[in-house]
Amino acid sequence: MIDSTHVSKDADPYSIKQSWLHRLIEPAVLFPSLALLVLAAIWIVTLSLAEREQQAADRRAALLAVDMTETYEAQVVRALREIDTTLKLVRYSLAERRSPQETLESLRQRDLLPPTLLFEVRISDAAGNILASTHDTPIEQVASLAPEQEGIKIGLSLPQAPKEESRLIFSRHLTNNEQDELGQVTLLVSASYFVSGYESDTLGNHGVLALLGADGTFLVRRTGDTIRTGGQVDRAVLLDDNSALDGPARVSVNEWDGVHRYTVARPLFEFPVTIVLGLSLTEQMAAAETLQRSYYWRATLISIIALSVLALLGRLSWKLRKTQAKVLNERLRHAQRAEYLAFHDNLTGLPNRAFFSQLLTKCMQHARRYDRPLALLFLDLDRFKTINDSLGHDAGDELLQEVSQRLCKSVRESDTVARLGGDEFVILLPESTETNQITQVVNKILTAVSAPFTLVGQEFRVTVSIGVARCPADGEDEQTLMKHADVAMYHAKEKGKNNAQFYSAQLKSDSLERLALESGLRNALERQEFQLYYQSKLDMKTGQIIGMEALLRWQHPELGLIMPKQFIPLAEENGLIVPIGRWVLYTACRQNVAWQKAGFPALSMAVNLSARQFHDDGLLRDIEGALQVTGMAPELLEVEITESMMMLNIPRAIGILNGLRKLGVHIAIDDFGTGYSSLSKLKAFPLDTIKIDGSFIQDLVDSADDRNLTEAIIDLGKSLGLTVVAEGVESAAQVDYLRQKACDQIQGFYMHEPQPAEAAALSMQQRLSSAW
Ligand SMILES: Nc1nc2c(ncn2[C@@H]2O[C@H](COP(=O)(O)O[C@H]3[C@@H](O)[C@H](n4cnc5c(=O)[nH]c(N)nc54)O[C@@H]3COP(=O)(O)O)[C@@H](O)[C@H]2O)c(=O)[nH]1
Repeated sequence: MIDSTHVSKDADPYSIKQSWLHRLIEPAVLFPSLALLVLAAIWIVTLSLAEREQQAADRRAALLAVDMTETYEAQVVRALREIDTTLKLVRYSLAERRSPQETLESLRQRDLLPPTLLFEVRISDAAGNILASTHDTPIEQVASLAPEQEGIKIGLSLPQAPKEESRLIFSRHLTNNEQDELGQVTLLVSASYFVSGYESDTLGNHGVLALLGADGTFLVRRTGDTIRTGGQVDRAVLLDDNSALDGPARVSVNEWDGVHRYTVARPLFEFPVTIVLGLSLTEQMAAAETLQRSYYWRATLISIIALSVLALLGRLSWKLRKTQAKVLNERLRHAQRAEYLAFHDNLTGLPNRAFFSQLLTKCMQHARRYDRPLALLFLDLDRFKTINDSLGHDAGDELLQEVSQRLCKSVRESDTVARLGGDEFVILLPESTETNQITQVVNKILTAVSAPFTLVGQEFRVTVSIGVARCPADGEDEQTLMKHADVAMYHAKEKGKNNAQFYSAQLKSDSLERLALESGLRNALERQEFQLYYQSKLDMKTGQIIGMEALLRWQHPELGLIMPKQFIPLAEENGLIVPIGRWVLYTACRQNVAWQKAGFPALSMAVNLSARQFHDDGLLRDIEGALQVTGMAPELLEVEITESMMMLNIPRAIGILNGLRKLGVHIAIDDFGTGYSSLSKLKAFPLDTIKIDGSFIQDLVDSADDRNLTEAIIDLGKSLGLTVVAEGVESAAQVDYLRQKACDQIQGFYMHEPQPAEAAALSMQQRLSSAW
């Protein structure tokens, strides 16, 4: 098998690529990868949008600061110019030699002074004493200007009283033509006037609008609603950091309050004042940050949705894969099951014929190539069909399962047990090829199988016949070896079953004969090749023939007369025994009636039943039919059955026997003493006769054991009220002994051998005229 996970160095690059692609579309890889990609895309876009937004906001704020500074600068310059113009006007008017008060009054009347509500104009002498004012100003000193100071001077007047506000002081020198100092003209205005243009909408609560004096003192500074005056900053540093003229404003930390602002500091060209404007970084960026946050929220939301969708898709795909895998697994299991069933026997789970055939072929090839012989055992259960018919198919199946287990336990793991079908098994022994090794295995199997079984609550025994063939000695191909093992098995059957036979060339010719018999048997009935021989049964007391036993013969057109032991087992195997047995019944009954009609006394007629016939459902019907058709008296008919037939399924056997009894037919136990049953068991059956097996009678004179057994059977049979018959009687000594033991009837070659009907009639004739 090729390991699909292994890729060799020389692997085809195309297949490597395919393999990777295949792995990539695995849900476990695909969906996490897609999730990562989607997340990465969402967050890259979000972060870049947020970044752009921040940069745009930054640029906007920086430009806005510059724009506003320019506006503010224009306002301040305009205001300062107006103030300076007023100062110059007052100074000019004084030059017309009017008194200071008249001058101011004259200017006010002509509306040439700024509104007194905001502005105060004063004229003072060189010593600083106020000479005139637009307001009712208390007499106070005005700080005199240094003589060297030229142009407008700007200063700060700090409040004298708590409720007073700071004011900015603008002043110019008053001089005569000789440039002597005469005094000064001063204009005072509330410091807040210069920051009244603070727009909260744009400057926010933390912006700054300020005028800075030439010495670095804040003339006025407004942040939100808070207006302050005074306070020193390093003007040079401020100008250096924030004197944006053309470019956008830069963010710096304002040293007076530590706030980060886009700050612009711009010194005025005409006046000793620097205007300062600042926009709070935090406030300017607030909108952008809000937008950024909304981006992040949206990205988070989209990420969650995307992840959920992917997770859902992943789950669906995983489920789909799982379902597909389940379907595939089921198909695989189904295919494996189908393959298993194709090569295994459904009932026992053992390898079947097809499997075994392949295995045997391979093993034989191997055996030939490496010169290692192997052995094949062919097994067939004895009397299985009878068991099946009498106990039912379920019990038969159970028996086969039990047998298969016993077989498996009897061999090594390296051996293979298979069921060919029915009650046929084969065993392959690849390692046991010596005769003694095979014999050991075979004995183990015979012992294991013959141990008692319990089926349908009843204990019984079954045996097996085994044929052994070896490769290469007995066959070099599968069919030959199997055929030869089969031949050997049949030989084992013929040898009395419950044994094993090794294949030999002699067996082959036997088996050919058997094959010929088997095929001939199928047509023997219709070709009327069967014939009944009759053997007499004599009454021990009178020496008269009291009955006949019908014994089947087959007059084969080529092979001549064939004895029942040669073909009855075959007929048992293939079921032909049922129609053959029916023919025997009808023929025997007809003969019995014919003899009576010919003037012979009414003799009993014994007919042998085979196991299969006994358990056949049509038995009673056949017997009844034979009696009716032939007109034979039922009490003259005696059926001979063996112990084993009864012991197989005792309740069923009793049922059949009772049926026979009802018909009025007599029942004899044949070959008694060879089975496993005890005499006491016979009580349960409705019997009439016991026939002591000929093997005990044969050695009666020499064997004390046989004598004891025969005596016991006679005594017990009598005690049960049964007629006791000794069969196989071949000598006068045996007759004498049996007479002594009061055996009821005898049968054997000593009196008569089985003969065709005419010869038997002759024997009867002779016997009738003589007795003991
Ligand atoms: N189901 C059927 N079985 C049948 C039928 N006909 C016969 N058989 C059974 O076949 C077995 C062999 O029978 P057969 O070869 O006919 O042998 C019988 C006798 O010839 C033989 N016998 C009788 N007397 C002697 C003797 O003194 N010595 C000796 N060596 N053999 C003798 O015994 C056979 C009869 O035995 P049994 O039936 O037990 O009375 C045999 O088992 C038959 O049952 C048939 O139609 N159907």
